[in-house]
Formats: sequence, structure tokens, C-alpha cells
Amino acid sequence: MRKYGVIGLGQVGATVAYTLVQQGIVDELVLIDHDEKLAQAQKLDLDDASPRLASTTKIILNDYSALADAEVLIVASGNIKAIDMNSSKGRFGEYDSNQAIVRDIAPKIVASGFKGILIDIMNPCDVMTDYLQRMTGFPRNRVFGTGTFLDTARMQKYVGQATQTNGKNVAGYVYGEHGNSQFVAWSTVSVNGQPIKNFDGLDLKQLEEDARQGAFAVMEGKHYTNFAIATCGVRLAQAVSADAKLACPVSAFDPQFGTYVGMPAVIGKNGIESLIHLDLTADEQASLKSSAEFIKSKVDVLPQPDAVK
Ligand SMILES: NC(=O)c1ccc[n+]([C@@H]2O[C@H](COP(=O)([O-])OP(=O)(O)OC[C@H]3O[C@@H](n4cnc5c(N)ncnc54)[C@H](O)[C@@H]3O)[C@@H](O)[C@H]2O)c1
Repeated sequence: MRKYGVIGLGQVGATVAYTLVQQGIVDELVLIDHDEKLAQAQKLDLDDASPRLASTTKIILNDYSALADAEVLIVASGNIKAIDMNSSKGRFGEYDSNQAIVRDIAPKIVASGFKGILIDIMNPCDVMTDYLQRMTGFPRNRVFGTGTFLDTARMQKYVGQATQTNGKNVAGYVYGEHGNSQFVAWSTVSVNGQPIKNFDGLDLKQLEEDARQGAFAVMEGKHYTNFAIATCGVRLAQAVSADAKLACPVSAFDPQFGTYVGMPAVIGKNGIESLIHLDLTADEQASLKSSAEFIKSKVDVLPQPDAVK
């Protein structure tokens, strides 16, 4: 029996839940949202689809104790309306609301006896992933964030368009914060196996900026993003279930920086199986260090576990 949980049933959590149910990925799904009416409505809507689906998923609502035997827990709570696209704060518009959410949900997750892998989507993603790990006290390999998995998909899409190929044929990674200080490590990027430096006439600065601003391009029209991030979250959860040893960029704890930060890692049944340390250029290494330092500075000032007990 395959069982996952999702906390937060807004645009992102609902799309994750829909994907899991529609594709028959899980047998049981624990859905949690503090907005009881919304949670009930999401369950009703998903249950209404059931007679038309080849698979059946049992949905358990707002019961933390049901997480005890769940394999994966996806955290998609938050407050998307707190992000102002026109403010330089970017995803940090949710910093205050979401740190409070971590302090609300972390003890409940721990008390549930959850023993699986926690995947954070909530923004600012690296900061909240780190804070969730600190507040749950779970081993660091069991907690990771979607990080730059989505930014890397956006980079693949834009580079694919610029080189007239499918983004699937673009390899390489966006590193650092899921936010303003992220960067494309161009030394890792290749198209159809050819290093990106072999392609003439590409505006790498613009391509990097397009990837960085990708979320805001979507939000300008619909004020949230859901399809791509839900796809990323579900893919990572499946990599855990399948023990796929999937190499991909996520927000993982790197001891050399003492914080979570976006970098390639291997995802399997233990969550983060290992970090992948590539031969980055000196400039790329410096950018990663400075992005990690920024993330750490935002986590270190939050109320720490001892202070909130
Ligand atoms: N990492 C990424 O790449 C990425 C991409 C898109 C969105 N996000 C983030 O995902 C989060 C969710 O986005 P959204 O558009 O669904 O937001 P949303 O505001 O539509 O939904 C958030 C949901 O969380 C619920 N919630 C809030 N506090 C809670 C609590 N204490 N316990 C349980 N539920 C609680 C709310 O009731 C709401 O239904 C946001 O933080 C958003 O910024 C991240």
C-alpha cells in the first residue's frame, strides 16, 4: 500500500493531490489544511472524480495521526497572496506567515509519528525547508525541498527554445536559492550532449534571467503557479517511492555551508542519498557560497527549537 500526505490544499497542494489521485500514484492520501471548509471541498471534488478513474485512492482528511505510516509528506501550505510580484522582497513576502506555519505544523508532524520523507515546497523554499528540519529534528536526509528543481526545468525550457530543441535534451543545473540569488552553473549545462560553450550567439545572461523570473511571468497572469511545481513535487515523491536514485537539483543540507541550498543530489528511499559535488568554476563556487550564506542568515534569526518549546 502506498500512502502520502499533503499539508496545505491551496493551488499547489490541490494540484499535487489531483495529480496523485488522477494518476493512481497512491492508495491512501492524507490531506491537511487548517481551512476546514476548503479541505472538505477538495476531498469532495476529488471523490467525485473517483467513479471515472481506473484507480481508487482513499482520502483521509485533517488527521495528523494518519501520517504515522505515510511514505512521503509534501508540505504545500503557505499564503501565496503575501507575495507581491512588484516588491523586491519576492518570495520573502511569505517569510513571516510561513515561519509561523512551520512552528504550527512541525510539532504536529512529529507527534503523528511520521517516519517518512518530508518534501517542502513552501516558500521561501530553502529557508522553510531548513526551518522545518530544525523544528522537527528529523535527520537531514529525510527532509529536503524542491529548491531549484523547478528553476532548472525553466532553464531547460528556455535553453531548449534558444537552441531549437526540446528542453528534455538540456542537461545541467540551476544552483543556490529558489529565489533571487539563484544562478545557472553554465559549466554543467549541455544540449544533446554538447557543452553550452559550443553554441554561438546565445545570450546566457538573458536565459539565466528568464529562468530566474519564470515564476513571476506565470504569476503576472494567474497570481499563483501550480502545474509545474506540482509536477516537480510529485516527481520527487515518486523518486523516493521507487528508490530511483534520481540525480536532480533540490534544496539539500550541505554541511560545508551549514544550511539547505539548491544543488544536485541523489534522491532515493532515504530521501537525500548523497550530494553531488561537481567541478564548478571559481565564480560558480563563489555564487553558491554567497547564496547559501544568504539563506543561512535568514534561518539563523528565526526562533530556534529550544526557544519555542
Ligand atoms: N518551491 C516552489 O518552487 C514553489 C512554487 C509555487 C508555489 N510555492 C509555494 O507553495 C506554497 C503554496 O502555494 P499556493 O499557491 O498553494 O498557496 P495558497 O495560499 O493558495 O495555499 C496555501 C494553503 O495553506 C493552508 N495553510 C496555511 N496555514 C496552514 C497551517 N498552519 N496548517 C495547514 N494548512 C495551512 C491555507 O489554508 C491554504 O489553503 C506557497 O508558499 C508558495 O509560495 C513554491
